[in-house]
Amino acid sequence: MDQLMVKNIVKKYRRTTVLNNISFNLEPAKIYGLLGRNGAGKTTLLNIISNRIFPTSGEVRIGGESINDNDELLNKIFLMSEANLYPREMKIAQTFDLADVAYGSFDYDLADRLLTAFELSGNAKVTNLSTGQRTASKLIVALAVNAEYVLLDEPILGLDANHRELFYKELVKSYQEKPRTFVLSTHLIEEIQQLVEHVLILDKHQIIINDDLDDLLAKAHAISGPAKLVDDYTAGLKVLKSESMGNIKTSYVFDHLNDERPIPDQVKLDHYDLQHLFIYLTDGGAY
Ligand SMILES: Nc1ncnc2c1ncn2[C@@H]1O[C@H](COP(=O)(O)OP(=O)(O)OP(=O)(O)O)[C@@H](O)[C@H]1O
Repeated sequence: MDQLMVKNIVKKYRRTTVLNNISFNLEPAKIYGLLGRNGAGKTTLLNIISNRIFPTSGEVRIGGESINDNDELLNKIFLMSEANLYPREMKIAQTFDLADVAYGSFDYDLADRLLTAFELSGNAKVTNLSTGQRTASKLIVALAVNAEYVLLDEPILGLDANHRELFYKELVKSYQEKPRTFVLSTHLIEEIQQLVEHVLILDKHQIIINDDLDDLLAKAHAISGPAKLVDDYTAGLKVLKSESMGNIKTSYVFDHLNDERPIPDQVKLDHYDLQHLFIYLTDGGAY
């Protein structure tokens, strides 16, 4: 499997720049989280990677070759999105056949098992499904399709908690059985923290974070205690946000701690999670 390279992508709508010179790579067999606030450009980016829309400039490559007009390469990329691309009368089972025709080797056994697990019938028409059921039917295609890069735009839209758990479990199982690259773009950050290995954050038209989750979390420290001691301890470190209650201050650091600096007894050290890191990084441009 080859690496997918997003190179210098710019997307403008008239005079508005939505993506401003975006570059990153997607490695084979990795699960990515693509995060960004409403309107950050996630859907636009995923549409460009899957060739549904064209960038103003820049290109997407696999193994060094542009995907533009290259059916062989485009067949390695599947996008599950909110957009309903199927004709009105289409049944769920027929969407499986479409994926089989387009990508080959559709995993019908897995799809059948997932239909039962999500309590759906292959004979149901896609247009008659509820929001959550429609998402589930699309997820089944996304997990059973034969593609090396599976892009999931809002994959849990409308799914109830039970079906979200089911999806997470099945995603991991499917990934373990057949490692390939998944990109999950979602606002449910707490829930996908357990799944993703690598995080991309889009903010202000650019990628501001492109790191392994473990490396990010290793830098996310909440330091609290008497204000003066906290300030002394965090001096020189990157502090994304601080909160004070009376004389007690908490500073949210995004940095490696200086091991040589002793931690005063009254100062408490904690970690904070990906959702909070995302909020602090994208709230007012502290980064
Ligand atoms: N066809 C279009 N014409 C003009 N502007 C557009 C078009 N499509 C998207 N935009 C704008 O581009 C920006 C990014 O939209 P996009 O849908 O990619 O964001 P997103 O990160 O997926 O947002 P959300 O999390 O709310 O779904 C928005 O400001 C949107 O209004």
